[in-house]
Amino acid sequence: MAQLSQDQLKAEVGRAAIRYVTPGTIIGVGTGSTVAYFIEALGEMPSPVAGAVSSSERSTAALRALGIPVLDANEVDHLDLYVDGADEIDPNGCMIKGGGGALTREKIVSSLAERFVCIADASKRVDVLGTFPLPVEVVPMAEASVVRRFAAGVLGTSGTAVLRRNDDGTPYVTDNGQHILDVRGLRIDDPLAMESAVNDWPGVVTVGIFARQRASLCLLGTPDGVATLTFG
Ligand SMILES: O=C(CO)[C@H](O)[C@H](O)COP(=O)(O)O
Repeated sequence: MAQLSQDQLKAEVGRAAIRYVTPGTIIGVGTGSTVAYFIEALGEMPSPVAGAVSSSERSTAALRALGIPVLDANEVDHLDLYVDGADEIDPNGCMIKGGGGALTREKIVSSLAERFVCIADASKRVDVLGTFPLPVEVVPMAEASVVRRFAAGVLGTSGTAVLRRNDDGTPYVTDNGQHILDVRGLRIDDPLAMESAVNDWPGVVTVGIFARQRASLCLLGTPDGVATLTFG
């Protein structure tokens, strides 16, 4: 049998996540190319969801295009389920997220949810977080100081933080009007401690470590099919 491409693996897990969705409920929806397949599958449910709280303008547009009502996060005090992708996921369900730039809203929406179902292709599974450049959303006037703090080192590791730019060279601007630094070279042995430490720096809006809100389970797309990883 031919090897499935990374995109096909994303499609498999995006569709597989539908089994965790209860028709008639409001769910939290993440952002990214894997989530795009999940949204597509949501649109095909015979009994649809009542609505979704979205983590980005991009996902909002995709949901609305399928006729799925999108609610503001402020209208909801609890969600049973949040489904989102990841850039890396470790053996404890801690993740690096924000490759697609939606980390702040992803953290807000996932914080409302009882259960975080991560959907990812097998390339995202790592033993230690940090090979994927860590996204950090920052207020623009704090960029230089945050770059210096990463260079000086935090919790025994240091990194090179670079401002994310669009193809035309202009700074990438998030849905919240802020910038993103991508930090290379970190070895994140203690995701919880690193998340807290970086969150404390002035001007940091959100660090793309999801350790407080780690995944409850992960549907991992592998060449042998979809594996379900659960985390204690
Ligand atoms: O955190 C994210 C967006 O901010 C995405 O979930 C992450 O980047 C994975 O994306 P993809 O499914 O396209 O590989």
